[in-house]
Amino acid sequence: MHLTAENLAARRGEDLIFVNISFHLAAGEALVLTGINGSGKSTLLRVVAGLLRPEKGTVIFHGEESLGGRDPGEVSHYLGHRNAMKSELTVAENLDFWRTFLGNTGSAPLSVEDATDAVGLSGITHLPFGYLSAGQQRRIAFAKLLVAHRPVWILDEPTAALDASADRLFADLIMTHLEKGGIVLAATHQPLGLRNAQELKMTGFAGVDSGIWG
Ligand SMILES: Nc1ncnc2c1ncn2[C@@H]1O[C@H](COP(=O)(O)OP(=O)(O)OP(=O)(O)O)[C@@H](O)[C@H]1O
Repeated sequence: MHLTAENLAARRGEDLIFVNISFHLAAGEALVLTGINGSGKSTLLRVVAGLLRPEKGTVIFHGEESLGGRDPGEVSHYLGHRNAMKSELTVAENLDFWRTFLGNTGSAPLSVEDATDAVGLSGITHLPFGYLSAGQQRRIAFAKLLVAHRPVWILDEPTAALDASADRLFADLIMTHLEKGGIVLAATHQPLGLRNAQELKMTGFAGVDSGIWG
């Protein structure tokens, strides 16, 4: 299993945000994107997740079973800045929705109860998501990754709004995913404590006229 990006470039509005981004991740490997605000980390993650079309280049996932490449969006969990949960639905209803919507592409996922337990919040699944604190909401958003199996986790600032214990908990869940042969791409301003992660420092792009389209 591997995920390969070649010569990616992306534009937001009129502006090129980055060019010539390439990386290769095999099973069990992580790539951490760092860089100042606005340097293009979220943009790159959205391109890999299939939410934005790249201006140039390709990103392809090869699984163990299939000979051809697949669109990474089909095999990825994407945790963006927003939590993608409905405030008025309960925690259990939100996670049930995602479990059904995402389906399953392999290993057995956790039940809603076990997933909320894994993020330290098993007692509150009956509450509307909107009642939870910011950190609790982020923990439940992370539990979404556990109720349906996806080999690739794409995480944009996963630890924003979290306390130190949740930081460690998320790092442990990410490490477990990697140990089981998963792949992780994460943008972060805080060290996630991942061992052996590759780092890609995004710098933004300041040379639109440098002939990259040749
Ligand atoms: N929809 C959009 N239209 C036009 N420009 C955009 C759009 N979304 C983002 N941008 C611009 O793209 C650039 C990269 O933004 P991006 O969100 O990828 O950065 P980032 O590195 O993730 O930043 P942060 O650390 O603040 O999350 C920024 O200059 C931003 O203003």
